[in-house]
Order: sequence, then C-alpha cells, then structure tokens
Amino acid sequence: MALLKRFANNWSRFFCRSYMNSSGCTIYSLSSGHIKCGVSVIRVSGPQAKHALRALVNNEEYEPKQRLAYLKSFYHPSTKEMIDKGLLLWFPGPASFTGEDSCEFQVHGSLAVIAAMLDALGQLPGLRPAHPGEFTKRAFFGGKLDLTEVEGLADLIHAETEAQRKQALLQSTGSLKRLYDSWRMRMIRCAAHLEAYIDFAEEEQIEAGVIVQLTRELKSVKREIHEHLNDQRQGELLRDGVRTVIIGAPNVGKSSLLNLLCQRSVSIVTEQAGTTRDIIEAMHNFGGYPVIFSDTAGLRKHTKDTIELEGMARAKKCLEQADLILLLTDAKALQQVQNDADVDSYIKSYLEELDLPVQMCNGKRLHLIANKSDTLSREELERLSKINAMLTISCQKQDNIPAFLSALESILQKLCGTPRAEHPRITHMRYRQQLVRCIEHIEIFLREYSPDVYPDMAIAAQKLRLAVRCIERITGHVHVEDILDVVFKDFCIGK
Ligand SMILES: Nc1nc2c(ncn2[C@@H]2O[C@H](COP(=O)(O)OP(=O)(O)OP(=O)(O)O)[C@@H](O)[C@H]2O)c(=O)[nH]1
Ligand SMILES: [K+]
Ligand SMILES: [Mg+2]
Repeated sequence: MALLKRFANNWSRFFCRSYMNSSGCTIYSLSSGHIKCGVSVIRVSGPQAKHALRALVNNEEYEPKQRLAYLKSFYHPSTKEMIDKGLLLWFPGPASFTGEDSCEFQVHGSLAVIAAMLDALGQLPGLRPAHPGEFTKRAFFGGKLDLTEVEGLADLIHAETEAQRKQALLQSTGSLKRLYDSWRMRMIRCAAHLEAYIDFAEEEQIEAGVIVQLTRELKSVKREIHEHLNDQRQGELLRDGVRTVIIGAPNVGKSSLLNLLCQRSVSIVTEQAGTTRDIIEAMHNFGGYPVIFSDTAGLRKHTKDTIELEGMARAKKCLEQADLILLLTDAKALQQVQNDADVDSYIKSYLEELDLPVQMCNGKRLHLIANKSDTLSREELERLSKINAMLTISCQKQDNIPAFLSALESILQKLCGTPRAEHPRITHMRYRQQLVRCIEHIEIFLREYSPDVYPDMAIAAQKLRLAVRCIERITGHVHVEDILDVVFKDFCIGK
C-alpha cells in the first residue's frame, strides 16, 4: 500500500503549486455577458477577495457567512459614493470554484454599473482584471478540475444543441476523468507490484503469481481502452458537428436543398447550371445534433472553365473532409433504377460521371437523394418511392420533406449516438492520440515482458510508466504546458 502511495504521489504531482504561489494576485472580472441585462455577475478570486468585498460594502470588519446571499449596497472605495445595490456572496477557499477565497457581486446589468464596479475593484491593491479562462485555470491548478473537466466546461459554455449540452455536462462533471483515473490507477498498481518484484523478489519470495496477475490486469486495461477507442468518433462528431456535404451534378438542386434544410436563403438558386462556385457553409441544429452543411459546385467531367474547375476542386476537398455525404441527383436520371440493388450500381456510375473516385467516399456515410420528384410521371414516382435505399423528394414542391428530414435525423442520431454517463466518449482528438499511444506502450510491455521471459525488469517498468504518462497527459496530471494554451484559448473572460 505504501508503495502504491509513493507511486501515485510521485506521478501525480500537479505542477499547480508553483503556479499558485507565483500568482499571488487576486483577479476580478464580469462573468456574465457584456450586454445590457437584468443582472450581471462580477467575480473575484484570490487572497484579497475578502478585503475586496469589505471595501465595496464600506465596512472593514464585515464578516459575511459563507455561501449565503446578502442584499447590500456597494460603494466606490475612493469616492465612497454608492454604485448600486445588489447581492453579495462569499465563498472561502478551498470550497470554491477556483479553490481560492472568492466572492461574487450580483448587480444591475447596465454598462455604467458594470464599469463603475470594475473600476472600484481596479482601485484596490493586489487586484487585477482576469485573463480569459483564468478562473478555470486556477481551478485546474488548484486541483479542482482535471483537464477533461476543464475541456468539458469549455464545451458546455460553447454548446449550441441539446445533445452537445448533455455530452459536455457529463464531461465537465467528471465522467471521463473517472474513467481515465481508474485506468491510470490500475496501471500504477501494476507498476508498483512490478517494482516490488524488482526490489524484493530475491529476498522475500514474492509470488510469481503476482506477475501473471499483473499481465492479466494490463491486458484487461488494454481491452477497455481499445473498446473506448472503437467508438466511430461519436463524441467528436457531436462536439465538432457532423460535416455534411451536398454533392452532385450541376443544377440538380443542391443549393435548393441547403436552403430547405436551413430554412433560409443561404445559397443562390438559379436555373443556370454552375451557379454555385464557392463552398457555402451553414451550421444548423438538427433535432439536437449540430450539423455543418456544405453546398458545393456541381461536378461534371470535361469542363475547361477555370472558375468552374476551381469550384469543383473545392467541392472535392470538402468531400474529403466530410463525415456524411448527401449525393443529390435528378430523379429523371433514375430510369434504370428498379430496386434497392440497382441503387448501388447507379451510385457507382453517377460517381464516375461526376469524376469522383469511389475511394474518396470510402469510410463515409453516403446517401442518395433524388430531387425534382415533381417532374416525374405518377408511375415513375410510385416506382422510386418503393425503393428503400434512397429518398425521392422535391425541394421546389416540398414533397416528401418530412420523411427526408426524419431519415436525416436518424442518420445523425446513429452518427453521434446518445451521451450517457456509463459510457463517456472521446471528445477531443488529443485524447484519442494519447490513448492510442498508451495502448502501444502496454503492447510493447506485454510483448517484451511475460511470465516466462525474464528481461531487465527495471526497463519493463519504464515501459509501463510511459503508458501511464499518456493518460496523465490527457488529464493534466503531468506537465502539459504545451497543451494548456490550446485548452484555455477558447475560454471567455470571467470563466
Ligand atoms: N422542378 C423542380 N425544380 C427544382 C427543384 N429543386 C430545384 N429546382 C430548380 O432547379 C434549378 C437549379 O437549382 P439549384 O438549387 O440552383 O441547383 P444546384 O444543384 O445548386 O445548381 P448549381 O449550383 O448550378 O450546380 C433552379 O431553377 C431550381 O428552382 C425541384 O424539386 N423541382
Ligand atoms: K443552378
Ligand atoms: Mg448551387
């Protein structure tokens, strides 16, 4: 047990302490939005927080109870003039968001009140305005949040759809942290046993069974990480938005479809083939799932027009980066399509006609949509409507749109999955990269080290340390200065 503790401590030394000591200053900021509103929240965090609240209520001996709201008048410390009347809350450290002494002023949300309050705080010695994300940074360095929780919080602040909110909330309250911490601790335990084996094996006869057990445990951690990685990127798709490209021949109605999906006129629609040249992007909340739709230039072979060629090159690039392809065609072009099996061969020939190599679409979800159903005869429409492998719609006449929208929603649901506490998902590429590396280190360890092979055990233990280090780079247990700037850059002031 003591060994285990020694390991955990050695490996988990947050580099927070030096940061906390060097940043002795107290920070303040408006934490609510920078617009006129009913109530604004101004936060203060740091050793001078109590002094700040006393100065603003103009009472040097004021002792508020912790975590209770007081209705108080606030005064400017230099002029002693009253600024506003509002609520005051006192959160002594360490039981505060940042872990430091903190207080909060809730005042009327006018620009003048906010300016006067911020000016008042700025007059106090030891106080300075907070940088973007600095409250959260202090919470991280204070050991209140790990990096996955910090990133979950940033995602929660930026969440635009209901499903994004759910996922971010789970992560910000530690769903990934708990999972990664458990893997980390299990690996540390293995390493501790290995060290014990190295230290005492000869004298104290540690059972060889320990080694067998350790190998089994590492294999099981590896399997769990593997399953976690094998997630079809659902968490990332939900966080970043499903990149959905609308592609097809000129004039099939791609821009009309984009406008219909977004319910506004985003893209120019004309009867002239070659209207769209640039990629037109529109972000849309689709039943709680974030989608980034891209309308593209119509694709065709044998054109010499330089603008059209450039448009087509951009369309292909966009396709390469897409998660979902809506392949649009003119319903009239489907004369040969009689059943589901014909759809596949039609798609192949259509891609060929568009000069799109099939491999460009490999590994992506592709759905064929036939537009302009209003131009079909009744018999033709009946035939196409029976085919399940595609959807037939009319953007102009709004035919079959509800069915199309619900089909699209269930595709998105499959792509993004449902955020659940029991199954926290990878939401950042960074996590994925480190987890892949972690598995590699475990594999090297298992390969070079098994109960029947006896290599240098100290080296074997080192391999295991590298695996743990990967997890620690995700959670921020080890020095991760290089990624902190990236993590905190998206935070707003006051958080
Ligand atoms: N009859 C009929 N016409 C449609 C339908 N949808 C679009 N159109 C018409 O088809 C023409 C081309 O539509 P767009 O949306 O510009 O087609 P596009 O694929 O974006 O065209 P490019 O950008 O030039 O490649 C326009 O005149 C539209 O009004 C439909 O469902 N039925
Ligand atoms: K057009
Ligand atoms: Mg267009």
